[in-house]
Amino acid sequence: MMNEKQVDLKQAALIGVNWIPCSGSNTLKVFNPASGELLGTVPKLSEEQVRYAITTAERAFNSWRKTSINERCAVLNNWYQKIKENEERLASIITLEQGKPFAEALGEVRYAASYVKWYAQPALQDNGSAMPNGSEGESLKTITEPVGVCAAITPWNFPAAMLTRKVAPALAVGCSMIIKPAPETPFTALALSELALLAGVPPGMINVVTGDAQLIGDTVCTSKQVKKLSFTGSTAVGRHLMRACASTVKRLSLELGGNAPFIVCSDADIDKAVEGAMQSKFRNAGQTCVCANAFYVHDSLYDRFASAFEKRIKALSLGLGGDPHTDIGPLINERALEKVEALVRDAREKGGKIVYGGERWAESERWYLPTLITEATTDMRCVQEEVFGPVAPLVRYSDEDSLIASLRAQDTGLAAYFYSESLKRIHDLAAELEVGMVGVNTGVISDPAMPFGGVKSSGLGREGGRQGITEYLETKYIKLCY
Ligand SMILES: NC(=O)c1ccc[n+]([C@@H]2O[C@H](COP(=O)([O-])OP(=O)(O)OC[C@H]3O[C@@H](n4cnc5c(N)ncnc54)[C@H](O)[C@@H]3O)[C@@H](O)[C@H]2O)c1
Ligand SMILES: O=C[C@H](O)CS(=O)(=O)O
Repeated sequence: MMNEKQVDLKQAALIGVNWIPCSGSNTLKVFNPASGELLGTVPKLSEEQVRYAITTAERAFNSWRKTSINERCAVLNNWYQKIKENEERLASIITLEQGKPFAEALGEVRYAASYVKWYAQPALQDNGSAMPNGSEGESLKTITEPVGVCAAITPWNFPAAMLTRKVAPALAVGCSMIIKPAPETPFTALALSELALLAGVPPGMINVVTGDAQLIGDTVCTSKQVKKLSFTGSTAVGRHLMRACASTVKRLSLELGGNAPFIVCSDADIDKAVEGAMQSKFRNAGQTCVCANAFYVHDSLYDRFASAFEKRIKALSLGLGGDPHTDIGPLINERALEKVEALVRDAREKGGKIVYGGERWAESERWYLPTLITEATTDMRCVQEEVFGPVAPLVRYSDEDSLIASLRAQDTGLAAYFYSESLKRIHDLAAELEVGMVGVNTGVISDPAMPFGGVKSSGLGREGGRQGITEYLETKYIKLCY
């Protein structure tokens, strides 16, 4: 892993080919979540500068949209190569500004690159259709056209993957992008965008605007020049942005909060279930939208599962991202730590047994110990709310039908996981769970070739797969009479 001097953090915003430096104190400070040290600053752009970025993106779109699919895919392939060539540097930036272990950061960079590679396939594009048997003298057909100037607002937990998952399909079909990265992790977005320019992405096709989230959000949401917004983040902010986009009736992709149940059925393979539970719960210290949130374990297996799970949790190693033995990094900030503490305190007050963890790490208050709570109940906040931290509440259940009914009543619907060796149960549960994505006998589901997204309050639209590209296309029907 490289240190901040070796990675040369780009401390500027990007509009067109111009890097906008910080000026005076009008800056956002970026901190290393593991040490609290200042990593660098990025500028707080004015509304005028954000509007200039929109106009720059519109100008670039008007020429890029005329390129051929093959030309656009060739540039995306170049970008993919540049990302691969710089993967260690990019992963170092992620670990420095987000805190995840370097091995996980490297995995994220490769996952991010896989979206660029996936959308660099010309055959993936949907180019419309023709009605083969129109009436005499008539031809009916559809064509697809790029939506136009798009905006992307991304979260801190996957600063690389959440960017390429939006930008790659947009560029592939001809759309230009204005990206607002999370204030906690702007340097990853800036580094990826610099590589895009080097790969031949025309200036103005990718712009990175940094600064006040509300100002940038309101500016892009109310701009008629911006035709689509893609947002990944909390449901609360997603709802706000949805309202803000109403006046211009924008296309929307919303990847919002989750609360993924992890169900261990009575016929589950316990060893597989514990392995999947570890993979799903503790990835990025529990700070992913598809982390298993609460565990629902059938009464007959509860004690065996809890004991095996506890053993694995106790073996997790906390430390700095640069240490190859580190499994769990720091949480992103004090607000996140205080939220996790409040949820664990609530569980304790409601009778939960804190079998392991339940407090900050003695070595550093920026880490939260991986925590196992048994005898958890559905009235606890850590079961009802998205924890976004390394806390695993175990709920005991005996009746599957009432469990599924209670889960279907939840507002969220992003991901769900269950372990069973019965084909009938697998078929039935996968159909009954009201979510966008289901993991069966696995705790890891994300794949660039498949549509990622949720239902209900977990969002709108899909990213990745074939569907991810239609989010950036409009369909035009043409009836020709001759
Ligand atoms: N469904 C998914 O794919 C997915 C992925 C990552 C995170 N999330 C969810 O996001 C949450 C954690 O991430 P977070 O704390 O970064 O979320 P957040 O919603 O606070 O921030 C996400 C992004 O929105 C920006 N933002 C915040 N307020 C804004 C406003 N008023 N106008 C414009 N932009 C604004 C932030 O600066 C950031 O860039 C969790 O709920 C998690 O589940 C969902
Ligand atoms: O946190 C949200 C991300 O979308 C999770 S994943 O990296 O796509 O699995």
